[in-house]
Amino acid sequence: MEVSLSAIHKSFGKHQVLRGIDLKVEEGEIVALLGPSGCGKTTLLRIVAGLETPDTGEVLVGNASPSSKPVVGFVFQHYALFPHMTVFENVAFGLRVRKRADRLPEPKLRKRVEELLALIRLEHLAESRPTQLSGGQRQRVALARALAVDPAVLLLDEPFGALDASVRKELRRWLKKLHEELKVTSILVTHDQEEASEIADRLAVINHGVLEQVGTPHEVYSRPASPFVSTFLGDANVVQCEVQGGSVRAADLRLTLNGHAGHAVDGKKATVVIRPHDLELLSTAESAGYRDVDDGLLATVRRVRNTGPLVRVDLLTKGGLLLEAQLLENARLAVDTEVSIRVRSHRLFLE
Ligand SMILES: Nc1ncnc2c1ncn2[C@@H]1O[C@H](COP(=O)(O)OP(=O)(O)OP(=O)(O)O)[C@@H](O)[C@H]1O
Repeated sequence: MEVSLSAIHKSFGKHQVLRGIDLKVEEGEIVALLGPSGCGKTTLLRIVAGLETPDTGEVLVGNASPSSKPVVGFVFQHYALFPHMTVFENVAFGLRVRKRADRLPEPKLRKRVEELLALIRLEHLAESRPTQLSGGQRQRVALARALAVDPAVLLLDEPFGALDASVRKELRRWLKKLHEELKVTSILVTHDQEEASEIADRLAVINHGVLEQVGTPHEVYSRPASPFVSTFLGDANVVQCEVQGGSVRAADLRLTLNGHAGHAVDGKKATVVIRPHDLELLSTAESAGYRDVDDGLLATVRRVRNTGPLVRVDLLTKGGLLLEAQLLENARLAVDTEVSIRVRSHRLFLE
């Protein structure tokens, strides 16, 4: 079922937590709510679950509001499994507490639970207690329990947040595959952009209760709608500039304005965002031919860090700007070398 949120506002006391959220999650889609701690992700998820009511705005799950109790599966960060029950009984729980008229007969219920345990590849642990499982296994059981009742929507609140990095990586690939198989409409809350990009069809980036951008991970990364989105997804150099004579300038950085930005008046403030891999470094000899190019900048190498396949280079331009470049291989750059920087691509946000 699809989920449709329109103009959702929510405050706790004087604190405005959600400020006019519009979002549609299509049938079978998985959307990640992504944003820094405290931006309102969990509150929005709880509103979809019907655990919280918005002050204004409308929530629809299919054609119904959460108050009419469409079936929603919820997985929390901390495995809320019942410690005194076996894995099998934990997964069966939602099926056993159904109204008598809706309850499956015991053989069918057992078959359903066995199917779910096979789906999460934990058939062999059916009779174990949650305390005998690893954190990752417990979260898989929590997911099977949420799926047992055939939810219209699956809500996942930082489901892997309490696990260590390698288990998280493994589980997010597993969740992505599982979602491709089951196609349950899902909303995932996370503050980890790598996790969101790997699992979700689309990202909904929230900052201070406002939805800043919704799009595929590629769209959001390559065409960020705001400086906040640029810096939240991936590394970025952010430079505060001013428009002057058809260019934006900050210290010795000068970038020509194109398109309708070309009409911006002098003195207008702008933010320029440059991905570190969009900075090209040339030796000063190589750059001789580029000297009169608009975006050529002279800089000194301040620091070189090898981080796996990437080399991160801190640069200080002649005009005093600090920039980071990322190169795929070490171009034998030594500290204090003078280089010329070319800006291959940038995003401009006029105020
Ligand atoms: N029941 C509540 N009463 C008062 N304030 C609340 C309540 N629930 C949430 N808040 C506040 O609302 C803000 C948003 O909280 P929320 O849990 O939605 O953020 P979040 O983006 O999920 O953050 P995190 O990633 O840290 O979980 C926070 O400042 C939080 O303190």
